[in-house]
Amino acid sequence: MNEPTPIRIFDTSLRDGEQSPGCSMTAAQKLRFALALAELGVDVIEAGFPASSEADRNAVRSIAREVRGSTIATLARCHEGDIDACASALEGAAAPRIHVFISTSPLHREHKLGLSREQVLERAVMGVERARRHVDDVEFSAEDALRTEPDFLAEVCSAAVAAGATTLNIPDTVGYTTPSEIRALFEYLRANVHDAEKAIFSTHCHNDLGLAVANSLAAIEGGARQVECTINGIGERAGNCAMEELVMALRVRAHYYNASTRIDSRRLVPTSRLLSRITGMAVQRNKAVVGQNAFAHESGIHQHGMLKHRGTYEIMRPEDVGWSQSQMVMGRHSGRAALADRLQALGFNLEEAALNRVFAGFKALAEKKREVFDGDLEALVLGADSAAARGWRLTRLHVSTGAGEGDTLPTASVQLLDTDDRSVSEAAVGDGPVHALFAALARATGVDLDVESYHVSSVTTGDDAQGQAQVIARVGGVEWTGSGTSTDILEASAHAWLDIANRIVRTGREPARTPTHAVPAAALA
Ligand SMILES: CC(=O)SCCNC(=O)CCNC(=O)[C@H](O)C(C)(C)COP(=O)(O)OP(=O)(O)OC[C@H]1O[C@@H](n2cnc3c(N)ncnc32)[C@H](O)[C@@H]1OP(=O)(O)O
Ligand SMILES: CC(C)C(=O)C(=O)O
Repeated sequence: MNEPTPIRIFDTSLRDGEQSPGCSMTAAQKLRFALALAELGVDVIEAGFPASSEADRNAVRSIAREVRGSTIATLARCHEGDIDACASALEGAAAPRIHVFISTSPLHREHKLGLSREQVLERAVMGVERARRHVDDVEFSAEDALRTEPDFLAEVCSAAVAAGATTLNIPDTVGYTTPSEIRALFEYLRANVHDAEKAIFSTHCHNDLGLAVANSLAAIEGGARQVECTINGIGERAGNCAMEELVMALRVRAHYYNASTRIDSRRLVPTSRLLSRITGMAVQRNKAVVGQNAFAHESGIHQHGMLKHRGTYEIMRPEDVGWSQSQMVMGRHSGRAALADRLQALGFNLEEAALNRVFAGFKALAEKKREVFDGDLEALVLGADSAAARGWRLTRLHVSTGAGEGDTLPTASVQLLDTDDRSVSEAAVGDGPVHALFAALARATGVDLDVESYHVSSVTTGDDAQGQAQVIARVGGVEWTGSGTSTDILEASAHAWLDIANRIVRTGREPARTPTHAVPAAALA
């Protein structure tokens, strides 16, 4: 195979992505995300549209000054003021790019701009020339290119190259094209744009028909060497081409595309999460690569296959995109192989007859619960009523918190009963109320948990909604998930923490330190 063709990744999460309703970011958030994009290995970061607001100009300014390792681009209409605003905001950038655009399609020319073909062409040339007065790296975009007459598109692109454009972007602004059509258009433009070799061809696809990634890949086949995309596929309307999907398609199907990017794929999930946290826009569970279900398996036949060879149901390794591992979800569709494997990880090696008994109980429980957690499995094995299955129980909880000088330090005190009904009380301070609570529980039980993630969600509605807390901790290479439910989220959090601690103690994964304050409950009465 020849050397792979390098594909430039142009991320526009901070410009087109920010145009998604509800995705506006502050200047500080944009800078934080730009730094993450540079670390991810993005070639070009489109930082904003400086003419749109003072806030965006400030955001672009700080990104231009502080982010290194990626080209920083900004967008402008073919309008003197917009272009000059880009130049001023980009001052201090090590590698600045001005990106100018104008619509070329008949629909946009007539109804949006009220301009003839000749006038659009003149404006395009003016825009590129003015941008070139400021910087050497100028990108020209023909908005709504996929609904433009191909001969006129080639004419505008030729004029843009002659005026000094170094990148020619061919956007499918309304997500209208199909893979075979866009591939043919890129082939046509490469053959018909004058001095085409002086510029890099770029693709920018929207997802109105769910084809943005497929169309971007087809554009690469047609000769595009830059792909404009966003993390999580955010962007106008149905969004843009999702970077994580495109990058992994090129990686997984390397033999087919023979193309490579500079993206450090292990940073895809952390970057996706950072964007969700900043924008408050959650990623759908079944989203490819970065969705919670992307490497989760619930059905027995798949789990059985995965246990034999992960390649049976996974085309890429979760570790390669930033997940810690695949997830076997125990639910209504799971079979004996997955159950036996999970029980073994929890420290139970069951004979066939015992496994069959637990399996029957598991299936009955899974009919009632969407997901069967480790604690449920242990209760099935040990017998829900046995003291060993119950473990530590929370009897009292008090948490107080405050912030700043003069305020109370976040402090928690807890009282627990152990399996012999002896009472243990402990208190601790922490960085916040949950941290203090977990520290008090660790003292009381003698179990140190390395909490990897903590999440609270509402499971019912109304003022008295039940909150469900989920804690994920890793001990001895095994990931443990604990959950707890209560109308009080701190109590739910304590139950979730104890859910894991009890299981660790029961399975002897980590010897618990003997808590020092244990006294028989009767003595307190
Ligand atoms: C496909 C895309 O994603 S394009 C980028 C979309 N991004 C944005 O719109 C960024 C945010 N936009 C804004 O803040 C505002 O729209 C501004 C500041 C840019 C302009 O605001 P206003 O001056 O009030 O104009 P308004 O938004 O109402 O209309 C757009 C104007 O730009 C003109 N225009 C649109 N595209 C272009 C272009 N590429 N080149 C030159 N003029 C253009 C329109 O014809 C219209 O002109 P008119 O005011 O003379 O009728
Ligand atoms: C300005 C261009 C690149 C754009 O965002 C589009 O056409 O969708």
